[in-house]
Amino acid sequence: MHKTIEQIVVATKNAGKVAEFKLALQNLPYTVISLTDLGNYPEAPENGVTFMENACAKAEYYARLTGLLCMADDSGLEVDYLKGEPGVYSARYAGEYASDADNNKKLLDNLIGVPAEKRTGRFRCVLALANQEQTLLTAEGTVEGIILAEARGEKGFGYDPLFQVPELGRTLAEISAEEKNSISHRGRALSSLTNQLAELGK
Ligand SMILES: O=c1nc[nH]c2c1ncn2[C@H]1C[C@H](O)[C@@H](COP(=O)(O)OP(=O)(O)OP(=O)(O)O)O1
Ligand SMILES: [Mg+2]
Repeated sequence: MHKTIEQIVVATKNAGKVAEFKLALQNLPYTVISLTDLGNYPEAPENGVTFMENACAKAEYYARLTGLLCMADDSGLEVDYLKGEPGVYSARYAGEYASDADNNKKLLDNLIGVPAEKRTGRFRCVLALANQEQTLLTAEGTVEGIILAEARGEKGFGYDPLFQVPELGRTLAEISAEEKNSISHRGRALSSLTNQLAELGK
């Protein structure tokens, strides 16, 4: 990768992720395009058993389809009491076409009666940047938290209303997108990736 990067496609079907990426990247010297800006591409297969496998597979899949440099995100929630579930299956926890509400309900049901101190977990995010040939860079980020017994807050997406950040005493759905980016798994992975890009540009 010798050429300076000018344009990055945020290769995700998730509008919540797109909003966070666009916000985090807005002051950086890259033009950011989302997949939906480019057309109606079919969803990438996600057959991997790790976030890393899925992130690389999604980035390469969309880079080949679009012919452009693509950044993909594979992420999810690992709950200690549930031995790391839902993990890479977070989006499909309550079934293949499950909504965020369905997944949140299943998570709450599986934690009924579990005391707060045992409701620990983390969000994990792996980002992959790929061109048509291969994955060029990857980055990871995590944020630790507690799974509440009731949803709180209207912002964000996915499991955010159930995920409390102990240092803040608030869920990820009760803070602004800027604040979420400054502490979240995705925000951390993204700053690692953009630092790597800046290093390459030197
Ligand atoms: O910040 C987050 N706040 C709340 N929930 C989150 C977050 N980050 C990931 N999650 C949950 C949502 C979904 O249930 C799964 C990601 O699944 P994942 O396959 O990576 O994304 P997706 O299918 O929604 O979109 P796409 O694959 O097109 O990027 O983890
Ligand atoms: Mg997905």
